[in-house]
Amino acid sequence: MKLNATILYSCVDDEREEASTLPSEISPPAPASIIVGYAFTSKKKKSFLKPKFIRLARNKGIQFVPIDLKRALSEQGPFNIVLHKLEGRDWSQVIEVCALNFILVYESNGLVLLWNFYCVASFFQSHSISYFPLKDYQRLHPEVTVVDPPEAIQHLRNRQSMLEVVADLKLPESYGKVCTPRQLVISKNPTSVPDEVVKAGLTVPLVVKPLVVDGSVKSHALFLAYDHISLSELEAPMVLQEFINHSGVLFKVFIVGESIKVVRRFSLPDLSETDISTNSGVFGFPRVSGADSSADDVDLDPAVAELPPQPMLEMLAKELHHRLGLRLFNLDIIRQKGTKDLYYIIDINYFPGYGKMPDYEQIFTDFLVSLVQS
Ligand SMILES: Nc1ncnc2c1ncn2[C@@H]1O[C@H](COP(=O)(O)OP(=O)(O)OP(=O)(O)O)[C@@H](O)[C@H]1O
Ligand SMILES: O=P(O)(O)O[C@H]1[C@H](OP(=O)(O)O)[C@@H](OP(=O)(O)O)[C@@H](O)[C@@H](O)[C@@H]1OP(=O)(O)O
Ligand SMILES: [Mg+2]
Ligand SMILES: [Mg+2]
Repeated sequence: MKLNATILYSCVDDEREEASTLPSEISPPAPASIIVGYAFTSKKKKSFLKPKFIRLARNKGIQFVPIDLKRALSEQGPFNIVLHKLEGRDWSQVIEVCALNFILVYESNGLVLLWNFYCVASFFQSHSISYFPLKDYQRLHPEVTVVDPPEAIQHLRNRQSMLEVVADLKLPESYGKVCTPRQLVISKNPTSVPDEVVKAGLTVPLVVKPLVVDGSVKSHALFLAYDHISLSELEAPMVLQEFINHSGVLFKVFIVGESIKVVRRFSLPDLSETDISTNSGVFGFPRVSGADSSADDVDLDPAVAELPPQPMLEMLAKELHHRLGLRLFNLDIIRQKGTKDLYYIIDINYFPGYGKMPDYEQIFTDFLVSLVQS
């Protein structure tokens, strides 16, 4: 047992330190009726757990407590709610901690059984299968609401599966049509890519995106490809997605449970026929639609600025919430240039940068209260 503990606990030290500087822990805590355990990267903690939010939440009896990734989850808490967003590497550390947790829980049942449970966890890990024992924690502690289920989040950690869900939707088109750009997954390294692209009937330019989205900088490193041939320079696994002209404006639709907020961001500019025929090669491009690219207070052509219709977004959010089994995500939506109502979803992010969403403090506080009430 102890041996496992030594192997399993090898995790970020600055996490605890930073957490201890949160305002809720500086001033004497008000009596809290909702304890929210959180496991965040330090980046997420900084952008999400801002002082104003913590104050507002505290006034509603909500207290945020960092989950210590070095200790078994069952030894911590009690929590009413668990929020989590960690990078790939950190997630696997949580997996290991939880594997130990599992062993502890079953201790009284004897060694053979214990060992088996550990083996199951190791097997899943070594085969890169989604095995995230927060699920087991949830089973052992049904009174705790884990937001969101790890296996549901897995869908959004792959740029193919994230959009498949959208492609399967059959929404009424009364307010607009929602689809996804045509795309091709390249799994292996890629001399045959140009042929595959032609065979799949994809037209250039293409946006090239890493297949896996694990929160790392690399998973956000995107390229624009003007020809098929140069694609073999890029590293698989990747997704090749047709570029859609959309007047350089993107809509970020933030979903928090039942609430929806839309913001406008700048995006890649349109590409003309001349751009397409005169350029060749692949070009990396930086994050163009980050929080610092707001287009909310900019003088735009009203036809470009017009937000997607609210009833369409409500249907979409409800359906995706249901199908994905997630409550915290955002959608990147673009409207094809020259159309009034043809929309493409190009990206879905789990637990996005809510810290820049207008009124997130109130919306999130209400969400957390509603979780406990329901
Ligand atoms: N199919 C497309 N057609 C046109 N522009 C696109 C397309 N896909 C992506 N873009 C542009 O590239 C940007 C980044 O793409 P995407 O959102 O897929 O990447 P990401 O790294 O997942 O971003 P995020 O920071 O939102 O997670 C978009 O904001 C948009 O400007
Ligand atoms: O940094 P921002 O506030 O812009 O938030 C970004 C967030 O970073 P964070 O984890 O620090 O919140 C990113 O998370 P990772 O995939 O890298 O884990 C990703 O979700 C982006 O889509 C978010 O941008 P948004 O979609 O909200 O504009
Ligand atoms: Mg995006
Ligand atoms: Mg994304």
